Amino acid sequence: MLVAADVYRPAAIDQLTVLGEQVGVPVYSEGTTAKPAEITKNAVEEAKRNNIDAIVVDTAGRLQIDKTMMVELKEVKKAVNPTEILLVVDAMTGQEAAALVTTFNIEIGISGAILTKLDGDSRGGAALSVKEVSGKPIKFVGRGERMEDLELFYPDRMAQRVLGMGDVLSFVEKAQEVVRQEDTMELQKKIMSVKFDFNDFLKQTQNVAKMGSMSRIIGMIPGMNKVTPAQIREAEKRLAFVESMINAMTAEEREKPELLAESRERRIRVAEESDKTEQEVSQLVAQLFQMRAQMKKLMGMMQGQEAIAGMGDLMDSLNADEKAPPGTARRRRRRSEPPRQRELDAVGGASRP
Ligand SMILES: Nc1nc2c(ncn2[C@@H]2O[C@H](COP(=O)(O)OP(=O)(O)OP(=O)(O)O)[C@@H](O)[C@H]2O)c(=O)[nH]1
Repeated sequence: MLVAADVYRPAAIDQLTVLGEQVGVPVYSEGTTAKPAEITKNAVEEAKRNNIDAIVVDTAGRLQIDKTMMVELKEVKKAVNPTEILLVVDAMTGQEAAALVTTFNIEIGISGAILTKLDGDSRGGAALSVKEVSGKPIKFVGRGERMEDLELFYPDRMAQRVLGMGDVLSFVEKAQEVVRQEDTMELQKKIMSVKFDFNDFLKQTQNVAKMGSMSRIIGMIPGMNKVTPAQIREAEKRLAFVESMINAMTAEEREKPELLAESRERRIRVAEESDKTEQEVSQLVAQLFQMRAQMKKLMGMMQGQEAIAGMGDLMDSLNADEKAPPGTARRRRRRSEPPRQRELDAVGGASRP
């Protein structure tokens, strides 16, 4: 149960109520007139009545120099004797975060900290000094504004991130959370039999989207910590771009990409239905076969450079476009558009398992 004990900012209670609804957890509130220690004590009773065994009390933000507010915290602590007392500090304050944790620990006696806005702090160096300076551990970190952006804190992973190695383990964990084990097995089987189709491609793309903002994922990849918001928006747009084309395919076409590789009519239909150009659809189909080939290679199954059945027509179409004479509509269209192949390559890279 969540307990609204920030009585100074009415919006804080509304905010907590919305959050409770979002995560399916009841919220206890007595409005803004009662004292936080009283609210908290009553909340514990209410929780017991309802067989709820954990409560989280949200108190107001405060400055450590505000004596009255610090006394209020001591009263809350005395009233309910909490298992954990966590101070929420903003990573953007840099080394100040460590000083704050120290002061609150001396004044109140806390069990740890939650370091938020690590997504805004380029490297999160402050995280390393909190434990060193205050003796208190960071228990959770916030890397964004959504629920799934609040994570358990692992010091060794943070150290790697600070050293620029990327948080590979967190990346793998996130991937495991969203990709069901059965899906992974199924995918492995498909790769083994070189049957990776557009349904798998779409699932991969959607899994990447589910993992939260692209920035977080890119930040977890070694050597790719600095990504601008514009680049993130661009990457998300590319995902939607690919999805719209796959959505325009029939179930049969998704399962048998060869159908699209063999038939220009089908590619034109998909292009029209998804409001893309024929060239863009051809590139997507070519990319799927490239991914199949790469996967095959990865699995150590490459058996020579055999041609992929049905690719002839597709390659002709891609080549014809390259060779279209100057001044034709095709060439004009190509010149005015961004280089899609590079974009599609990037999406493919992000959605590979
Ligand atoms: N980017 C980013 N934004 C965050 C993070 N954590 C919180 N925020 C945002 O920061 C703003 C303030 O967060 P609140 O949870 O309202 O802050 P608070 O600690 O309750 O504030 P007080 O208790 O009133 O001091 C909100 O817009 C949050 O969405 C984070 O880790 N990253």
